[in-house]
Amino acid sequence: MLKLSNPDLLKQQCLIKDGWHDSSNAASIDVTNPFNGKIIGTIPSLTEQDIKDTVAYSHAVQQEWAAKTAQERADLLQKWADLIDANKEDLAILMTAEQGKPISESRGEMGYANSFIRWFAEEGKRIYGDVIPATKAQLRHVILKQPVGVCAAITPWNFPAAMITRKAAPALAAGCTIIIKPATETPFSALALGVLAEQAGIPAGVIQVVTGKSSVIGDILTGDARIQKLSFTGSTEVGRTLMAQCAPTVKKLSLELGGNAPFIVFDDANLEKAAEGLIASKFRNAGQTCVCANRIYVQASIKEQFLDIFVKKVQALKVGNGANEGVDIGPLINQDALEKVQALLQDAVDKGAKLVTGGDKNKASELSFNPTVITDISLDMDIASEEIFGPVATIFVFETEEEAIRAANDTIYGLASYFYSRDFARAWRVTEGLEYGIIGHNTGLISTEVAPFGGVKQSGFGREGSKYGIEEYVVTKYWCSDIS
Ligand SMILES: NC(=O)C1=CN([C@@H]2O[C@H](COP(=O)(O)OP(=O)(O)OC[C@H]3O[C@@H](n4cnc5c(N)ncnc54)[C@H](O)[C@@H]3O)[C@@H](O)[C@H]2O)C=CC1
Ligand SMILES: O=C(O)[C@H](O)CS(=O)(=O)O
Repeated sequence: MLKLSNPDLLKQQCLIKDGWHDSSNAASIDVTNPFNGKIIGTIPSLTEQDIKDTVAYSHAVQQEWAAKTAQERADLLQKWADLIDANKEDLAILMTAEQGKPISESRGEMGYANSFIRWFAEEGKRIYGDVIPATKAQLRHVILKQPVGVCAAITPWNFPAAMITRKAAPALAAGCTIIIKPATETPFSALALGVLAEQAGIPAGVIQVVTGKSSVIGDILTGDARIQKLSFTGSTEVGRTLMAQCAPTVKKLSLELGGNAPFIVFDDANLEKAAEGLIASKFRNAGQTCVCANRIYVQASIKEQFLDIFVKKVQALKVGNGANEGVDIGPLINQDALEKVQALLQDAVDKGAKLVTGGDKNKASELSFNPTVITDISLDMDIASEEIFGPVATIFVFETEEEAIRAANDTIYGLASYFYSRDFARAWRVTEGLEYGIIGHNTGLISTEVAPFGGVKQSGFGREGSKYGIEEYVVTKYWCSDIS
């Protein structure tokens, strides 16, 4: 059993309708710790009717929530954030238990997750409209921003808290209600956030957290006309499915999908900094993030020098139980994830790639994998074009700046990209040339609540965080009035 200071945070029911409930048919799903395979607890497998009831409840309370002032909503959001801060260590322990990431990363994610709540508590007070100069003496043109209404969010397992608050915070701040479906692998972080939202005084029905069969829940949340908005973070494959399912009811959509980030090291880079940045980007969450460096391009003239620095840092990383202080890399989320990484590596080696370090499981646990570096990558290898979602650094070599930009853009994805160079004319050329929503220049860590997070091409659309993020949860109304 998990040792929590506040055991009430491990909730094995769903936050639906007026409070906490099991599935109406008592069906449940086990949730396991990916490091040791032990069952942490169970969650309800809600029935179709249970889910339909949550939609009705969300719809019934939304207008009352929207009628509160922005300050009243902000005060409740700030109380929620205060409670999250007060329970941060328990929430980190819970996250590491269900997701596997190192406890240091879980603590970091709780701070990151909470930053969205505090940010949007304030942004909700700045949802301004316009008064447009009259086109005729008797006409007045006024622009109002109003909440979009009832929202749904479907989130992935790799950031079990931040992906929840990055959607719930702007939704609530704008006056919307939200139904959240967390990943079945990592539901407890979302449910614990629900416990604290309830304690903060956020009224029943404003936030609901549902668990169960993904496709069953998805069918209802995408098909019900009372839901005006869906925000999804996850794979491009599932994003396409949900987008199609939302078409009949023409929902407003935000899609934060898969990535295939290039990481370019030019010959004028600070190689020590570039290696540090690559470690941070590539091995965060055991490489299971959509913004991880996925293809590493090193300019030919500095390849050997850079690899010497980088490989030494990779070999110093500690693989183990994320619950232990000092561990850098926890387990992969499940057996499928492990087998995908192994298959990509085997295909690459079979086609001529050179394994420099790692490439095998770590004895720490069944799902632990050693940080890996492979070189001599060719475009016929699956690893050259697929999102790895594991602790594997694939090294490509390039000669010219034009070649690097062309190669970096040769993908259906367009979420995050990175390059290291101290030449600022080059920085302008590369930044303008890369087809991505996010550019990291001389840094491997780009995520913050103050900047817009999102992609282009088949990494999706919409922006989360920043002053832009609130726009995903409002509609713009034009009032034309003849005052004669
Ligand atoms: N662009 C971004 O910000 C992010 C993208 N991702 C991408 O997500 C993938 C890894 O996360 P996963 O959780 O494995 O992705 P996934 O796409 O399989 O699942 C994401 C969520 O969708 C749900 N889901 C799956 N099929 C569904 C269906 N038919 N109807 C309704 N819901 C469904 C899952 O239960 C989960 O809650 C990677 O491709 C990664 O790049 C993950 C996090 C952030
Ligand atoms: O799920 C992810 O990969 C996150 O969106 C990346 S980040 O925002 O935590 O950097």
